[in-house]
Order: sequence, then structure tokens, then C-alpha cells
Amino acid sequence: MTTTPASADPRAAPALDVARVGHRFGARAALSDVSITVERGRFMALLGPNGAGKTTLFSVITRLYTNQEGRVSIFGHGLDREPSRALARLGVVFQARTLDTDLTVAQNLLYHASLHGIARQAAKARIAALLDRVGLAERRDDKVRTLSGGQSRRIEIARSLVHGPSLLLLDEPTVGLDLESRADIVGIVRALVREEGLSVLWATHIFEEIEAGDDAVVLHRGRIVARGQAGTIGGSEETLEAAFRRLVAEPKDGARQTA
Ligand SMILES: Nc1ncnc2c1ncn2[C@@H]1O[C@H](COP(=O)(O)OP(=O)(O)OP(=O)(O)O)[C@@H](O)[C@H]1O
Repeated sequence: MTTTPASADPRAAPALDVARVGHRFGARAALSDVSITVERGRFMALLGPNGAGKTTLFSVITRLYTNQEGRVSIFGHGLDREPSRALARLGVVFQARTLDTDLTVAQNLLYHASLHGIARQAAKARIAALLDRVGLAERRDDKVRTLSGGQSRRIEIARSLVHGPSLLLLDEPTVGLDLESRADIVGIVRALVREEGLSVLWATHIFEEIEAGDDAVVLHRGRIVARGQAGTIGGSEETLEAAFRRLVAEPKDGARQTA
């Protein structure tokens, strides 16, 4: 039996712990006192309208931005003290497309594997398994330029998993895709949660992507304004979408309150 408190034991720590994080761009506060916990093996939706601060939060978690205030830990490893250990457990699919379209699918993935120091033979095996997982094994040697938007996204998901992370962040991964491609991508990520215990933070404002049993947080103007199981955020009176619209409603012109 261990005597270490759960909070201090990395083996028991949540997948992601964002504690009282704040971030400013000059005078503008993009994030204020944001706390989010993604439990291991859970799918958490991060809901927020345009400008809520989702991308800024992802940039702090991935260390693209220096953490100005508060603390971020990934599987118990603080980004401040153990950044390499923390980031080794993290995979990311950013909103902007970042594959090299002149390279083949395999070349893109092998390049990413080499950045993570994975030996070539091991990388090839891992890539084959991941391409199977995203249903694109037969496109391995095709240039990325020849793929559809949805297929490219699936390759980006495969790429984000090459180094075997246990936590995946996705920043509005289905924006601009048709219904079928969106459903494919949600299905792939949910299968990873179900079958491999992956933990996921999924930023979105598309309600069809969220299930009642998911964990959810609503971010508005850089602050968390609601949290809980997605199906309960609106209580018994409202759907999640109706609750969201109410929570993020802007005052009508002329009626803006001063904080
Ligand atoms: N580099 C920057 N410099 C100054 N302000 C910024 C910068 N990046 C973001 N902001 C501001 O910070 C706030 C949060 O922006 P952010 O991009 O994180 O929101 P978002 O929720 O990701 O929005 P979207 O859904 O439109 O991508 C906005 O007011 C935005 O204008």
C-alpha cells in the first residue's frame, strides 16, 4: 500500500491538469483563472465561441506560449519542471493544416517520428498500424496533396500519435469538413478512447460531436463559465446547445455591462 497522496503520485495523476492558468496579450486577458482536469481515458469537450481562448489555452499547454500564470501538468509532470516528460505524453492536432503537401503520407509521418528520435524500423511498424487505425493504409505512398481535407485530417491524427502519447489535444479538428468526414474523425478518436484508453481534450463549437456522457467545459471570454457532464450542463430544462448559447450570449448593443 502506498502512503503517497494521489495528487503527488504521477501514476495516479490526471491526464491533464490545468490549474488557475492566466494569459495576457498586452492589456488583453485571453485566459483568466482557467482550471480544467481531463481524467485518464476520458473524452472532454472544450466548448467556446470564436475568441473564447481555446487556441491560446492549447498554445500554453503545448508550450508554444510561455505559461504566465498558474500551472499545467500532464500525467503529473509539471510543464515548468519536467517539460520533456510532460510533452512526451502529449499529442496535438492544431487547427491549421501542417502536413507537407509535396511529401507522401509515409514521408510526413517518418519525418515526425525522426523528430521524436524513433528508430526507422520501429517507426515504419508504428506508422503502418496508425494508418490502419485511421483507415488510410492504402494511401501510404501518395502525396498528401492528393488527399481530401478529411483524409489529411486523419493523417494528422495518425501523426499526432506516432510517439505513443496518452493525451491528445485537438483544436476544432473538423472545421471545414463535410458531415461524413466529420463523423469519421469523431469516430476514430472515440475508438481510441474506448479501445486504447487515450485521454482527449477536443475543442469545438459543433454540438453533434459531443455525447451526453462526455465531460465538458464552456470557455467564454477567457473564463470557464460551466463544467460538468455534457448532458447535465443545461439541467433538465435546456439542451447543451441552448445552455451554451445562453452562457455565451453577448449583451445587446448599448446594454453592455461594465465588469
Ligand atoms: N497573438 C495574439 N495577440 C493578441 N491577441 C491575441 C493573440 N492571439 C489571440 N488573441 C486574442 O485572445 C483572445 C482569445 O483568442 P483565441 O484565438 O485563443 O480564441 P479561440 O477560442 O481559439 O477562437 P477561434 O475559435 O476563433 O479560434 C481573442 O480576443 C484574440 O483576439
